Amino acid sequence: MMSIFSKTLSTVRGTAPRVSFFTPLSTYRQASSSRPFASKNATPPTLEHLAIEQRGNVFNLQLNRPKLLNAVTGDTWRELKIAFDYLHQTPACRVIVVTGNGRAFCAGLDLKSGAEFFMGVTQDESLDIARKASEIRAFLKVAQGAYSSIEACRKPVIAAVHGYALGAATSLITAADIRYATSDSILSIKEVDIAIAADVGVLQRIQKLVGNDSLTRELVLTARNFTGAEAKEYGLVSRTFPDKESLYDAAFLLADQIAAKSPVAVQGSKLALNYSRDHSVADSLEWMANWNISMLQSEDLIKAVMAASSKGGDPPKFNDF
Ligand SMILES: CC/C=C\C=C\CC(=O)SCCNC(=O)CCNC(=O)[C@H](O)C(C)(C)COP(=O)(O)OP(=O)(O)OC[C@H]1O[C@@H](n2cnc3c(N)ncnc32)[C@H](O)[C@@H]1OP(=O)(O)O
Repeated sequence: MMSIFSKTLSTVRGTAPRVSFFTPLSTYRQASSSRPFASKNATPPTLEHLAIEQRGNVFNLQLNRPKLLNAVTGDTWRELKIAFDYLHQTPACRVIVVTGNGRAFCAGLDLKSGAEFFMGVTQDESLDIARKASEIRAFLKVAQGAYSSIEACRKPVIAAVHGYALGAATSLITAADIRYATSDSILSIKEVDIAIAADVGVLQRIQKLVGNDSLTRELVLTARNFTGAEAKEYGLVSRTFPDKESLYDAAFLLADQIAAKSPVAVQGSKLALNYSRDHSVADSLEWMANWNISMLQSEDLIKAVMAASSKGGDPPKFNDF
């Protein structure tokens, strides 16, 4: 029987239909919509490990394997990329809140399916070392790509952590824009405990998020648990809450506040922060000028300036973007 991981890999590595880089002209002529690339025409994805719920302009993406504390498999990662790519191009979606269904945010890698995958590859006598390595690399790139799609998504992503956020879950939240947690939640950069140098994003992102290198190294090298309260002191989460209910109230209130702002300004700001984090000030200013030569011509600017200059009027309402 094929494991979940093998299924993911076979999809990634060749059983998926080949897509030509150049679509024949006849396809455009036969397209049912005259605007086949309009993002509002995107079809919602069918998901098994995740659930997406729309609340106005805020979308709740739930990790949804509660019986296994939302432990992640290759399929979860594949679905995360599909979900974030879809939300990225859905105009009605202005902010995403990521939560975990049940009593934990996420218990990290699904150890059973992870072990099945690695044993399956490493013990496959038909594969030489190069081919085993290639298969493991393909798997890692799927996992990394899932979290990179959170960062690449132009809609702000808020992670709301309760219960556990271990290993692969800590990597997930470091790709989010804003992190809230319950004070008693248990986090861990757990990979060293299962003899892995973490490879799906936490080591690459965490030092861009928090300035305490000594504590980062302590947490990575010992893999010890730390609470939401300690995560706040560390700087990994910005606010903590006594329980899941108050956490969710605050996360969705924050999401609503951001969703009411100009989506042109909000999404441009996220992309600019990401770009500036990884480039020089000079390059980032150049990027910003190029971005805003079009975005400053948006109707949002006129609406916002008019609202700001008319005292006591209604707050501006912006169209989806
Ligand atoms: C290439 C690799 C890429 C990424 C690698 C990432 C590495 C990591 O993510 S490291 C972290 C891995 N996770 C763990 O080590 C956590 C394992 N789980 C636990 O230690 C405990 O479950 C707990 C989180 C401390 C919670 O304990 P408890 O409250 O007692 O609940 P349980 O009864 O143990 O769990 C309920 C249910 O969920 C199943 N489960 C929990 N975690 C996982 C998991 N990580 N993988 C698979 N299944 C998990 C657990 O087996 C129970 O299922 P039952 O069917 O009821 O037995």
